[in-house]
Amino acid sequence: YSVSRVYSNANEIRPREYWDYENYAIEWGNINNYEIIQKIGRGKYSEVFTGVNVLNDGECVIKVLKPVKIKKIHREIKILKNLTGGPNIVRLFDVVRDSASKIPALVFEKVNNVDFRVLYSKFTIDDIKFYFTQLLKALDYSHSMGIIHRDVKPQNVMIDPERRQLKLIDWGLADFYHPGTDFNVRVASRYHKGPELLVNLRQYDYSLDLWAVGAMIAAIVFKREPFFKGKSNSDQLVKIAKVLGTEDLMKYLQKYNLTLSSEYDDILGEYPRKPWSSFVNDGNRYLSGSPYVIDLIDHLLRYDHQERLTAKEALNHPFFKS
Ligand SMILES: CN1CCn2c1nc1c(Br)c(Br)c(Br)c(Br)c12
Ligand code: NA
Repeated sequence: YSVSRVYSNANEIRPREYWDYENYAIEWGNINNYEIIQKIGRGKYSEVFTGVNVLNDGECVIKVLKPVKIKKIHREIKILKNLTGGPNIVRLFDVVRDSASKIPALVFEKVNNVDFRVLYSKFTIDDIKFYFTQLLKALDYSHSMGIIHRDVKPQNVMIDPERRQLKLIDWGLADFYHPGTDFNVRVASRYHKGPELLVNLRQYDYSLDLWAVGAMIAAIVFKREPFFKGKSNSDQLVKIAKVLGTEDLMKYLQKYNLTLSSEYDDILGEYPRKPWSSFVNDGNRYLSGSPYVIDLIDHLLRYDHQERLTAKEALNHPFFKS
């Protein structure tokens, strides 16, 4: 049994309509207020376009949802409405649908995003401090509002380097935290999945998002994108174990009375814990050699989700204070 160290009652202290998204009545806007300009992306659950609001000529991003359970659509919209206005959270402008097809579309503010593969390679240590402060503020706000993002990864962190603006997007996998809930472990994207998802610990919490932050910082600082690159979900845990070691993995399993599924029998050996210093090299030392950054990574990339720094604790880590 596991309960979050922080914000565990964030939903129970709010009115039922805050978290009971299944009974949330969507107020649909007018689809004719928007025109699509061009496609900018496609995901498992949506196609994304730039658009314009014909009433005020304002640019926007239009996320056309692929047919999914109506319950999931209510959840994403309710979460976006609950979080709108929060620091570094993408702003939802409108919810519309095609009257014929009934296909829903979410209309967002537009961010002049630069692809992370280009951006991260040019980051200075000050850029890392600046942008991860913004990301941690978005997560601490979301967690304080009782919501786990569950899909934190570079592709969901929009950064406009001109305006030095960061917005956390894609709340389609996000959910409301209720203590004792057995959540779905088939969430997040493989390279950023926390160990709890891979060992089937279902009573996870907000700390899942902080594993993903640790994996993002490690990838940038050690110049190894992604930091843990598994070929499958089970191989993902093997890749993590080759860094954190199998001794601490066994302790984690024992603490929560978990057993590894048989799929690990042939692929998981015994590995020593690798010191973070072993990832430092001449190419990344200007970043990885910075004071406190390795200590921050070490306190985020922990098997035991209860040991990880919370978003607020991370914001108060010496790395961001130096
Ligand atoms: C696939 N890409 C590229 C840029 N971009 C993508 N998806 C986006 C979503 Br959803 C939002 Br909301 C915003 Br805002 C931006 Br910008 C987005
Ligand atoms: Na989104």
